[in-house]
Amino acid sequence: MLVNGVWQENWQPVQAKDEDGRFIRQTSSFRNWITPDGAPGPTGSGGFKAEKGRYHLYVAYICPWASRALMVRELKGLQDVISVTVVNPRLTDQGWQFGGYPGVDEDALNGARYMHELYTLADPQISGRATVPVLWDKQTETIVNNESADIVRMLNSAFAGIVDQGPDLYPQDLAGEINVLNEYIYTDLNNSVYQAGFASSQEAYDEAYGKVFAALDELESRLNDGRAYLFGDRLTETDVRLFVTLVRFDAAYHGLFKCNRNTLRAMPNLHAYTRRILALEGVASTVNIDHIKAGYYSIKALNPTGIVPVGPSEI
Ligand SMILES: N[C@@H](CCC(=O)N[C@@H](CS)C(=O)NCC(=O)O)C(=O)O
Repeated sequence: MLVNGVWQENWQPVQAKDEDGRFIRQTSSFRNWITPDGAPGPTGSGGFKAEKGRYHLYVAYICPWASRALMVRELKGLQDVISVTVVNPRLTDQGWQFGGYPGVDEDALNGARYMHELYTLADPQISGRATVPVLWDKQTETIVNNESADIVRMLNSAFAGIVDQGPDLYPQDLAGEINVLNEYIYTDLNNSVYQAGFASSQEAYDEAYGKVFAALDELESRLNDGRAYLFGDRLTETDVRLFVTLVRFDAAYHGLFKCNRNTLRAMPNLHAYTRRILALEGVASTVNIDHIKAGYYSIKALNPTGIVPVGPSEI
């Protein structure tokens, strides 16, 4: 991680934890919003007007948070509006690296070797982790936002005047329910799989494992009535946020994170739901199982040998 703009060599991909060994996720530090006219969004400051070609997304295919943003870029038809760089899936002792693995990019935009260099470009005195996703402004050469929940929401509406957009992922009439379900899915599933994987006490692991499978059971029965998506016929941002965890479940969380009561495949509604979303135009291009396995299984603290499992090959 960075401390006052300097990368710490003894960086470990072990995350912060509380006194009972529970994993704690850090908060994102850049929270500005792209808006149609450049006015400030719900957080941060203004000056980031929606313009074609001005913004760039840095992602890792391994990362569910980055994949949310990448998926929304596809669903909203923003491929020609926002450019993308994919980092190497294997975390190094310098954090995320550009190049050096099939299907990844060099940083053609800024010529950085590591993601942390972009953070210090944006703020030479920054302290914190150099996470993906990063939404970069080519014009002012800074990070607009590094919080995927914000990025998902701004990409849903900011570019409406520039491209003919896909589905409204945050319709006003569902906003309240979306916020509530987002929170539940984040706490009990998106983040709980990490809490299980990075737990450093049996108690913390048991607690996280319990939350993961209670949430999966709950969501499996929500889909019992045959609905296509969480809120019925309409795909929303909540589906995006759930999908990115489900699509990684059998390949990474079941094995490496010890979430092994059952696979996703054994939950017929959720499995069919995952495949339904995967089949939507553009979505499959945002899912790379090889990167997901290579990335998660490169976390030395959890898998010291670095051996990557062969299966599963299918979602
Ligand atoms: N709040 C962030 C979390 C992003 C995040 O945790 N990304 C992970 C990869 S999945 C990362 O970059 N980790 C590197 C690190 O923590 O140093 C978001 O949702 O955008």
